[in-house]
Amino acid sequence: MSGRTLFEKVWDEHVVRSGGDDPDLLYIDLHLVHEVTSPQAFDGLRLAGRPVRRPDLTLATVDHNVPTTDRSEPITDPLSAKQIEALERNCAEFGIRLFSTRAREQGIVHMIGPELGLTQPGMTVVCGDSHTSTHGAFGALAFGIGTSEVEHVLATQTLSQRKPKPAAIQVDGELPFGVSAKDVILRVIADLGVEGGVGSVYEYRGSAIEALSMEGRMTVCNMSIEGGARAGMIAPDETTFAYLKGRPHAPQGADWDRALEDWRDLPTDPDAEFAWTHELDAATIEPTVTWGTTPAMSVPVTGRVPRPDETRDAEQARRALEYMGLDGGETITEIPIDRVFIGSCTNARIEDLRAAAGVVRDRKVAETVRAMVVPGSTMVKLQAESEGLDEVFRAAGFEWREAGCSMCLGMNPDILEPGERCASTSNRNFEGRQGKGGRSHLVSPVMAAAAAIHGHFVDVREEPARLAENPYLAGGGVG
Ligand SMILES: CC(C)[C@H](C(=O)O)[C@@H](O)C(=O)O
Ligand code: SF4
Repeated sequence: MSGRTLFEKVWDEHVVRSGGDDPDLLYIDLHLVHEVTSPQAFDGLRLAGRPVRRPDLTLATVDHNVPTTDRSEPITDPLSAKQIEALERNCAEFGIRLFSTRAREQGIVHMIGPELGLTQPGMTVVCGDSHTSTHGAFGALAFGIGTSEVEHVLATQTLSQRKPKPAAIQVDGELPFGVSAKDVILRVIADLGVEGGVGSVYEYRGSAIEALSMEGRMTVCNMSIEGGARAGMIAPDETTFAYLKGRPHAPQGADWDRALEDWRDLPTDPDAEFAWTHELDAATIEPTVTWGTTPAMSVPVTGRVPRPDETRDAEQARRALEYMGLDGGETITEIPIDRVFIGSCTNARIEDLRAAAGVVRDRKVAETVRAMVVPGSTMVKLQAESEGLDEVFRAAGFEWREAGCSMCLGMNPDILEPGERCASTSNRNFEGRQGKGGRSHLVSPVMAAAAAIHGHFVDVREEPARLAENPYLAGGGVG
């Protein structure tokens, strides 16, 4: 038998019933739940009179709807309040652990699994949320599911799935100074398109990926879905194990040693075959800015916004430019911005905030800009505060908020006004994503921080002192 990829090993290990040409039935190790995609699933269980099969493998948090202002205030938006109350009721009724608005462990669903050590190599992880791919950074097979599948997993702890194909995204070489994980994944998506990964699970490999911190790896895997892939994975290694060791739900003592032995068998075998491979030289990646309404519409910060006839799909580009209020041809660094959002499950981990704070320290947000930092989880917020990062941001004029999805999507009070232009560390720039008529440019945390200070996009590589004094950016390790 020839060797197997990381993806195939995890898949094979979880097949409860092989489907032949039909989907396989997979066992699910960890099921994460949030307020938006779960209410009907719980209703379905109630109707059928079924319990949750493994409440101990199920964990819920509130993130999409929660306001990011003072948590001691009641939630004023009736729909948000209703969804959060519904999740509280459902979790109480079905015996599921929930981190609600005031819990120390509350945060964006893709932040808390890793933070608590619940997300581990070799696991299957699902959630009714497309960015579940984030957890693949640990060598887990993690993907988003629909609400009817949420109900199925709640009821049976299994899921019926058609097997995708493993594809290799090979990124070799060293990331240049000032280039971060966000730039890597924006480049991958620019190269392969938003549908390049359809039917595939991406395995990110190569020396540039190995050099990333866990935070950087999560940023890369997070956006796999924006490239159309079913999931994204990175082989577990010493960086992974060091991150996990000692976390509340990581194995301890002899269990840790046994787990390590298993985890070390997971990486793709040397003679395994991928369905296809995309090769990328890390040295050619630059700080990147999206100019359009898909994450694939991006250029290096040194570039220009393309004119429609310079793109692969002129009609699509024309529409995107119109929505974005751009003509085509502008140099990226000329584009003024109104808002800056540092947040989301893509880029609101502690290293992202440290890197952004390094750029911001002792400076002021441009007068024309309203900027906010929304930590991805309450634990990140507390950690950042213990390091004084909140003060750095506040002193510069940033708003410092409570944890949640916030302005990543317009489901809570944090939204763009029509026509407002935002430098955002999040992962989606569709029309209306951050508020009706809002214009989103996706960038890395340091690029967003620099844009806040200058009032327009700037090449962070022109701020070498800012980056040099920032150990978290060395080698492009973060965000
Ligand atoms: C609300 C939820 C279903 C959605 C997703 O699945 O991704 C959201 O998290 C998003 O990022 O658009
Ligand atoms: S932060 Fe954004 S991308 Fe992530 S789960 Fe929330 S809404 Fe989705």
